[in-house]
Amino acid sequence: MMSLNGSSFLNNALSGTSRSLTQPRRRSLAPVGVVALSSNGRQGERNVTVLMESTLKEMREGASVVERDSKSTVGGGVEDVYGEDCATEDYSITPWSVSVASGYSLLRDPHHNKGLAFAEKERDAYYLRGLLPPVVVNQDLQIKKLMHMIRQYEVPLQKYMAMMDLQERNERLFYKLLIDNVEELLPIVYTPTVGEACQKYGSIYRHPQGLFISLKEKGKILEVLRNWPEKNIQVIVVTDGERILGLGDLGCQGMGIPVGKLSLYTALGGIRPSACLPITIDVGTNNEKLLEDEFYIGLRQRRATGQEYAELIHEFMSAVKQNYGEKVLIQFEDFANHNAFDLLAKYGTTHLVFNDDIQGTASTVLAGLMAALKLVGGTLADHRFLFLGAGEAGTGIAELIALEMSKQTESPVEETRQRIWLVDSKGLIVRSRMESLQHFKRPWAHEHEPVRNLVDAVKAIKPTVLIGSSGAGRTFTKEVIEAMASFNEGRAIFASGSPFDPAEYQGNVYLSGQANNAYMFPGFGLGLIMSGAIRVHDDMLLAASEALAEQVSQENLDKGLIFPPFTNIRKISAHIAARVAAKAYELGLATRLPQPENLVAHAESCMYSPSYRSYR
Ligand SMILES: O=C([O-])CC(=O)C(=O)O
Ligand SMILES: [Mg+2]
Repeated sequence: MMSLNGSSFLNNALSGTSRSLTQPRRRSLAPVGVVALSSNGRQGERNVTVLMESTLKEMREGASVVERDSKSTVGGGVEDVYGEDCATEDYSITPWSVSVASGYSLLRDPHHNKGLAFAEKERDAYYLRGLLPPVVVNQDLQIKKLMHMIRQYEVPLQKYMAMMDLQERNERLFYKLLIDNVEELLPIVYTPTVGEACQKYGSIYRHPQGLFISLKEKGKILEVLRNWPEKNIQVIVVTDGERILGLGDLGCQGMGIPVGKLSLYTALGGIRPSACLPITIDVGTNNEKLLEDEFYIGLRQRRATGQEYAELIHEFMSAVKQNYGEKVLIQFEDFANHNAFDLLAKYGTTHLVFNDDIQGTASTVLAGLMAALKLVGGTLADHRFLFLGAGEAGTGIAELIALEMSKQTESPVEETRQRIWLVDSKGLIVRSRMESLQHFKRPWAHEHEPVRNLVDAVKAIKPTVLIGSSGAGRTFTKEVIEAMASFNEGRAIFASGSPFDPAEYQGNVYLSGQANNAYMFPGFGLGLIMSGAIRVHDDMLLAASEALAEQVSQENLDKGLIFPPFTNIRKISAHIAARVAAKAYELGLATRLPQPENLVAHAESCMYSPSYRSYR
């Protein structure tokens, strides 16, 4: 952060004015050594390079510039070091904007802003005097005030918008608020409110968040990635918006999901916010309502498919690897079934990819089952499983259960799959339906006569574990539960995917754990990143499940909870990360060597802390 032009430049910059600097007329005064310090201090090398190149180009053209200048009648001002006064309309300039994080721009830089928490000394040093009211408060008081404000909003979407505004205004305060109040705020920045936010994204849209890569950017995706201000990206969450939660095709408005997932990567997994990049790939939408919505923010066309789709995704995947290298984690999120499995298979061998809806959900649910076994005894292989829903979550969970059973019993996975049955919208998945089944359902087509619906499937299969993984609600009807209760002894152990209110029955209050992949992906990702893993392996998912199950305390189990409370999530994430990293080292997939001795402590030490930093 230096200028060859010395103090006047630096003073101007420090005074907080963001100046547009024109190319100086006299070559000797060209500030070729100026490193652009953007208001957030993060502008990075590329912009510097651009400035230098354009400067040099103009210097090379210096002679003609001087010649043109000599004809010009406009004179430069006194000490017109930057050529601001001498620029004429026919003389093109470089629109330099040079500022440092100070003054007004510091208050508008979410990465460095502390609001009323700027100390007296900082207010002097950073030209903030007068820009803030006199009071100085600490971060805890700011949190208290914000929680008070957020609690006053009755509509969850209003709380969501208040949170998003905070993220745009003061990033550290946003994360501290979220971490300190995780149980209360998770349903706001994440499931379920984030779903409503995506549905209404066009109407509530205020600031762009993340990168939008649409068909218009075909052939230019590398350039688009380079427009992102951060260079050291560690995790990308990408969606094409086709299957947002259980809400269906929300097109470009799916952006709320990568943004929400990544804020959890930071809050729950401790990944630095600047290392996180949310991306939405917009290939159109088949959602008629959105196509007609005047506030829709995406491409107004039906979804591109086939080769056109595959080419755009491939360009994206190649550009990511080219720009960020081998160790950037790409999390696929909320792609439709017909693409999700194929993308995971295709890029699993060349990139560090993870599908949250298939693998993250699977690993979470398996952890819940492992914890439940502590309550009911026995092993996975003692159970018979029935799923309602045979999409990403259903088949993903089923496969991971089969894999774990196969390891435990040392029998082939083809055999352990036989203990698992799936029901989709057409009924039980059976051999006679094989021809018409999508490929990811085929391993589950066992020999059985056709069964049309869930209740009849329950009666026919007599499962000991019932798993709902379909987008449709209210499907575990009284009849289904009664059928389950007719052949299963004892009480039910229950966990829900979205937050579920406590239930009261005969004077007892029953709490429900949340079998949501939010337990898994932040710690899983941290484990991959801290070990420098270059590929995801199924054994890492199994290791992560064990780690999560171990975090369920006896006290939790006594309450019937098979997931630990989110309050301890950072500790839980550290344990998951450690186990995933250990597996990466064991499998020879880790590149960060040597392996740290205590991986849990190492994971904790890697975590981003949202407390304010002091500015010297
Ligand atoms: O976001 C969630 O709550 C879980 C998830 O990945 C999905 O439903 O697609
Ligand atoms: Mg998802």
